[in-house]
Amino acid sequence: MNLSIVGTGYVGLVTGTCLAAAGHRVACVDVRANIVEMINSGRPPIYEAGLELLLSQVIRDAMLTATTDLDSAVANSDVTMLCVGTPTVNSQTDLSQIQLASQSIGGALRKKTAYHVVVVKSTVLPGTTEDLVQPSIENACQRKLGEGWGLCMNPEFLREGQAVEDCRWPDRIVIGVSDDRAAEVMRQLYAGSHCPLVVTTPKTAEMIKYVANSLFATLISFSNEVGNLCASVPGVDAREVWRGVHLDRRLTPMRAEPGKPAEVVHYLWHGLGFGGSCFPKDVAALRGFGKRNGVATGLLDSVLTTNETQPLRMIDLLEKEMDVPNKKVAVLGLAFKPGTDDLRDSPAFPVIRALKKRGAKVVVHDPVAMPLARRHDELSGVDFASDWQDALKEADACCLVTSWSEYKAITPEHCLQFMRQPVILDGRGFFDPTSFTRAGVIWRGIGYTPIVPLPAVPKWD
Ligand SMILES: NC(=O)c1ccc[n+]([C@@H]2O[C@H](COP(=O)([O-])OP(=O)(O)OC[C@H]3O[C@@H](n4cnc5c(N)ncnc54)[C@H](O)[C@@H]3O)[C@@H](O)[C@H]2O)c1
Ligand SMILES: O=c1ccn([C@@H]2O[C@H](COP(=O)(O)OP(=O)(O)O[C@H]3O[C@H](CO)[C@@H](O)[C@H](O)[C@H]3O)[C@@H](O)[C@H]2O)c(=O)[nH]1
Repeated sequence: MNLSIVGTGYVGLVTGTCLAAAGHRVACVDVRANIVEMINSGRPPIYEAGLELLLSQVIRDAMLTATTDLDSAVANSDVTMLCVGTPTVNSQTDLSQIQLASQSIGGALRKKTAYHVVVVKSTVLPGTTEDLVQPSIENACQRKLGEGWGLCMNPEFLREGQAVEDCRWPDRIVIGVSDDRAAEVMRQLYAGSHCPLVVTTPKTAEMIKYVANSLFATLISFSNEVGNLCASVPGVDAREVWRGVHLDRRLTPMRAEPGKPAEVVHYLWHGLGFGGSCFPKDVAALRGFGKRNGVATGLLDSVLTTNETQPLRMIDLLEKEMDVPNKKVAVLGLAFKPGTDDLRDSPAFPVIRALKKRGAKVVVHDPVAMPLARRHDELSGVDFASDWQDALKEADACCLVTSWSEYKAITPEHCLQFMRQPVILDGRGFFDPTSFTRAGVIWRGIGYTPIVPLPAVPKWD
């Protein structure tokens, strides 16, 4: 099938690349000429694990091209996917990118006679596809929905850092369709997928996306509240508590083969709270939607409040150890999670803001997000380290914010060797508290307060 993708950011580029790898011919459209140029040369403008290799393959095989020419991309395709941004501003979704892009797609459809399906992949509140996208296209193309074109709402569930895998192996595909003809085209598009296809109305598809994100955000805030409770009881490690809870078969389906251990769900761990471009904005948008519809959303309010205060727990831990003014504090990890360079709503920012406000000298490091970080307004006045060793040098404390696997190389010995004061604030339950504490490092974590002094190591000989 020939596809055009409008908006070539995290979702558009990954979706376009994976669909091209699945055998579709894809034209990626963006208003930013610089990223179009990068894509055409096989270089992704974003960091996403596994994307560069797949993109270079589909570019080499001429299955994907990028362009700023939306008209010709729409004219030469059967399906157009709308993947532009939908930021939340003051609990309201800013739909300006959706509106503009819909008008442009409608304008292109005006000159087209062959049947075409427009697919909304961006996350939009219930009603947006039918009340905004549809009339915008109808006005621009001068044809009603069903007169040579169909509409579909097809939410995206990929996670950054695992986006290529999620896109190629989704758990389910949800399509909210305007009519049977559009549904048939979508079935053909996803014919190679081996997962359940949920066919529903556009409004229900829109709601499914917000409910999925809000459910996970709610569970993470709950996990963080539990982590905070565990930390108030020295010796109780929230990681162990969660393992004990997760093994319930309602959360972790047991393996069929007897005798094989269950794989514990690898989600819902406590830490610095959720960040990224989706959970904070989507929960806030659903809460705003509820308020406008006169529906109380007390639970969602609490989810956001817990999330806002969670990064500051790291500062509380630090202040218990030292007077912060003029201390050098290393912040390891800036991306909102490992595997991506995305800095949007990263918990690193409230931590850094609070450190700067208290007069700390902040030095930051991230394995992939440094180029974006250097241009970030909030990071003016901080020092950028070349690697984690450089960040730890002469530091009075180190805040572990993002659980990049390369930070696993940090040992207690490194802390003792490089730091002025070996104080580790672990925001992700990342390091082993026992080995760090035994070696003489002051380890403080969210979700766990070690019993100090530690019990003696048992001797076996
Ligand atoms: N990032 C994620 O992990 C993720 C996952 C699932 C769903 N979503 C949703 O998908 C949507 C896109 O998210 P994103 O993170 O990819 O956004 P993004 O900001 O990374 O990308 C949006 C792109 O659209 C381009 N654009 C804007 N207006 C355009 C126009 N008129 N014509 C052509 N291009 C245009 C921008 O230049 C930008 O490159 C949002 O609604 C988001 O909520 C995001
Ligand atoms: O147990 C957990 C899991 C995640 N997080 C945090 O939650 C945030 C989001 O993580 P994750 O869900 O892995 O990444 P996203 O890329 O934001 O993906 C979410 O948002 C996307 C955009 O809507 C959806 O498509 C995905 O299904 C949804 O998981 C990150 O800050 C994580 O550190 C936790 O604190 N604890």
